[in-house]
Amino acid sequence: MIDDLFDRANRPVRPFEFDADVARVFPDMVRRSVPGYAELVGLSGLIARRVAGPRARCYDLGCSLGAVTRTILRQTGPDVTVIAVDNAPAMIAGLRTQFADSDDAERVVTQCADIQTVPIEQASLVVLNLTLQFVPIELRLELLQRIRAGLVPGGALILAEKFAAPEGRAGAWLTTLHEDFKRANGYSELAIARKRAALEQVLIPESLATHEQRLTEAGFAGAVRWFQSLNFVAWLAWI
Ligand SMILES: C[S@@+](CC[C@H](N)C(=O)[O-])C[C@H]1O[C@@H](n2cnc3c(N)ncnc32)[C@H](O)[C@@H]1O
Ligand SMILES: O=C(O)C(=O)C[C@]1(C(=O)O)C=C[C@@H](O)C=C1
Repeated sequence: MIDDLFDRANRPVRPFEFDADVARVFPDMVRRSVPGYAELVGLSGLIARRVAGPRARCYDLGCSLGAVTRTILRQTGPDVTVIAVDNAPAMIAGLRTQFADSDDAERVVTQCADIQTVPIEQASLVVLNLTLQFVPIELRLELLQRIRAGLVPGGALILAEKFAAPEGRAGAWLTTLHEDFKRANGYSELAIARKRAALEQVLIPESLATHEQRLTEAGFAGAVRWFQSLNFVAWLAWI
């Protein structure tokens, strides 16, 4: 389904929500909005392959329709399970439909729940792919601390985020090029502007330095930035 949600000029812009309308168009929306999304997801699968040994438990927090869940399943052994969590009922319903009749149905545990309270236990891998940015800033450290505490020795976190454009020309370049990416993918000026307004108080990006300091503060022993495309970035953090 084509994402044309922000093309309707007659509708007032309301804060962005992961509702049924968004769930319906989400694969198209995320592909046309996040530069390098397919690469980001695919490489996450290769990281899973490295860190998820026999009987490993992986968490996909803010799983949406399960793109990361699917890549983890594809890259790991048959006894590896994924706990896929999202608090948007339409997203979890879509994910359940997709996996219901698949060979992997028994490897996926779905939870329609808030990632801020869901227990994280014995995890080899936790993935926050474009999700922490929607958690209130003051709650982000606590979530990362809980994730860190829930990892087994050798376990890892994948954190992928839209990051705040730096001051000055560097930031202006990233913002402009991200909008050009959307234009090149067929979004109108109106749709770009309306989505920017809808996301304003909802997706709160932070600087690279803030994210890296928080990973240290949360108790991760180290982190490496392994992906960047324009203003989107991913780290692998270990304990
Ligand atoms: C941009 S999408 C994530 C995309 C997805 N990880 C992927 O790779 O395709 C963000 C998701 O996080 C979910 N989310 C945001 N805050 C959440 C929370 N506090 N608890 C659970 N899910 C949350 C949203 O419902 C949405 O589905
Ligand atoms: O920054 C934007 O304009 C985006 O569209 C980014 C973003 C994201 O990073 O989650 C926002 C909402 C949609 O879920 C898809 C992509």
